[in-house]
Amino acid sequence: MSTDSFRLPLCVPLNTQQTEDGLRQLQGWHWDREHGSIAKTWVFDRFTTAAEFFAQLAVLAEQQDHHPEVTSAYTRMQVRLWTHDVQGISSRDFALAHALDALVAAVFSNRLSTQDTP
Ligand SMILES: C[C@H](O)[C@H](O)[C@H]1CNC2=NC(N)=NC(=O)C2=N1
Repeated sequence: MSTDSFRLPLCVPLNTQQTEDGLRQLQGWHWDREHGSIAKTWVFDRFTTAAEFFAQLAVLAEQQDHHPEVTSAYTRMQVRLWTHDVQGISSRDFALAHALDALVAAVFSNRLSTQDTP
């Protein structure tokens, strides 16, 4: 049997309508059309909290075998999601976006910055 079938992407790129619908189910995420990603920024109370968030994000990313681009600047963490395998945004990006929001709600909600906005 050919091994090629195992390399077929498990998902397809979402179209404009599907991406906009997906974003409506989320809060604080936006579509960066130029970059071709969905993105969200969190600002935490301390640098060490942001670092802890990154560590837990890494666990989720590994579980989902889906890896974001993360930009860290002191207490600010920007997460960008897109699917390299399909060169677009897919359901895998939305699955991880929901998981990250759930993580922040469950673990970090009282350690977000009250001084700063994303
Ligand atoms: C083989 C492995 O499953 C793929 O390379 C995964 C890994 N992590 C990934 N992460 C992201 N963001 N997009 C992908 O297409 C992707 N593909």
